[in-house]
Amino acid sequence: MKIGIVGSGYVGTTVAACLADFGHDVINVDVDESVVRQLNDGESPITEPGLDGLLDRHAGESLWATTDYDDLANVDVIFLALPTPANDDGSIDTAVVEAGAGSLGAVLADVEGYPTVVVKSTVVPGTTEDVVGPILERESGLRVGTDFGLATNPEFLREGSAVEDFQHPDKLVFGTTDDRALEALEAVYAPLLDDDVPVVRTGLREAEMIKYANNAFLAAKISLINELGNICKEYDVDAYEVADAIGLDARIGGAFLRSGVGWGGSCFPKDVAALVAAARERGYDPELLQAAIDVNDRQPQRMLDLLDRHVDVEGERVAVLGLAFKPHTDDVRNSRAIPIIEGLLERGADVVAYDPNRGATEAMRERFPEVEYLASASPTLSGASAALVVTDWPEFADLDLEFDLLSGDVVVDGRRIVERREGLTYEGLTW
Ligand SMILES: NC(=O)c1ccc[n+]([C@@H]2O[C@H](COP(=O)([O-])OP(=O)(O)OC[C@H]3O[C@@H](n4cnc5c(N)ncnc54)[C@H](O)[C@@H]3O)[C@@H](O)[C@H]2O)c1
Ligand SMILES: O=c1ccn([C@@H]2O[C@H](COP(=O)(O)OP(=O)(O)O[C@H]3O[C@H](CO)[C@@H](O)[C@H](O)[C@H]3O)[C@@H](O)[C@H]2O)c(=O)[nH]1
Repeated sequence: MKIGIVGSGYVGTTVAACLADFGHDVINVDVDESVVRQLNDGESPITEPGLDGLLDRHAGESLWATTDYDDLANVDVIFLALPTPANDDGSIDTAVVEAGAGSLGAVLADVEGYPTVVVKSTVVPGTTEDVVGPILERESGLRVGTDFGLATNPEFLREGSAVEDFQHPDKLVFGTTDDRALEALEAVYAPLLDDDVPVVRTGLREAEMIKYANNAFLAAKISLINELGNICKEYDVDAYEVADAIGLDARIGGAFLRSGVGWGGSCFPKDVAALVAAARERGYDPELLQAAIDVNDRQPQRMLDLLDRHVDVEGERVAVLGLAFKPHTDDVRNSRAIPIIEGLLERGADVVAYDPNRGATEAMRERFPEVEYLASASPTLSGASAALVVTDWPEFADLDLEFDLLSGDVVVDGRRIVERREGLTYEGLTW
């Protein structure tokens, strides 16, 4: 099949490379010329394990990129993988999706056959039908269901394991209103359907809601284990032993029970806030989801409080290990390192930081130029009165004697990754 992908960020690039690997011809449209140039040179614009290999194999062959929407004229299916950031009140800002739909609509009439437009972005129920569809119709002069198909196919990949997640998903969700659009999605994902991946065939609004429900459930699950963990800490109980035990109950499940400094990233914070805003807009107050956000917002503060119990950091050098919102990514959007660094700077600390990913480091340097960024853990720890571990990069699990370089001995671990040992004043966030 010939597939167009509009937007080449974390989702668009991964989906493009993986669909090319399925054997499709893929063309990626992005407004950012440097992203397009990188893709055409076979380089990934983002850090994602496995992506370089796929781009190496397919870029310039079955995968190429352009800034020109007119190049979509020959495709069968077009995915919109555009950002849906949060407004100040938490609701989603659909401006970029609307702009992309407008540009796509202008070329849609030139596409032969019955093209299917698929919304891949995370959007609140009704957006595909009430916002994207009408823009496409207005700009193209065509009719949904008669001249072109409209679908929603939310994406569940996680950053840091995006390629693996896309290639081996727990499920596929196809939201459609007509059979031809559904058939188009089935053809796109044929290799996964052959592998018996469960497929949820549903309506547009249901598909949109499934995505929010999925993220809200996972985020709330982490907030619940964080709340339980905070109680555990008060009673000197190890929350990880408790989590392992409750995870054995099949109704609970062991995944996403790692308590600590909380959830960050480009999705959970934005999507839970969007669902809360969407509910309130209809007059429903989602108290539990708001509580999940509140618990999450408090975890970095708890981490700083634990530090305060041991050191007055004013004028002291303090080491932050981990800047990306999770390991194996360069993404710092809503990273827990942000409120941690803010808190340290407010206390007058001299902050030094290290992340194994250079992209994450550079993004943080832009945000916090007053922080000193070092190239490895040892010089970061050296001479610091305390260390705060914010991201669970595997290399932090190997740190041991490096902590002896601290001028003090305090380690506050927000991710349960450092080995507790003699000679360290070790504080786990929930253990
Ligand atoms: N990041 C994730 O892990 C993830 C996972 C599942 C779903 N989602 C959802 O997918 C959507 C995309 O997220 P993302 O993280 O990939 O975004 P992103 O910010 O990484 O990438 C968006 C890309 O779109 C490009 N763009 C902006 N305006 C454009 C336009 N008018 N035409 C063409 N390209 C344009 C940007 O240059 C950028 O490269 C969001 O709705 C997000 O919630 C994200
Ligand atoms: O037990 C856990 C698991 C995760 N986290 C944190 O939760 C955040 C999100 O992690 P993760 O879900 O692994 O990464 P994301 O890339 O944000 O993926 C989430 O958001 C994506 C965008 O919507 C969805 O597609 C994915 O299914 C969903 O897992 C990170 O800060 C993690 O440190 C914890 O604190 N404890």
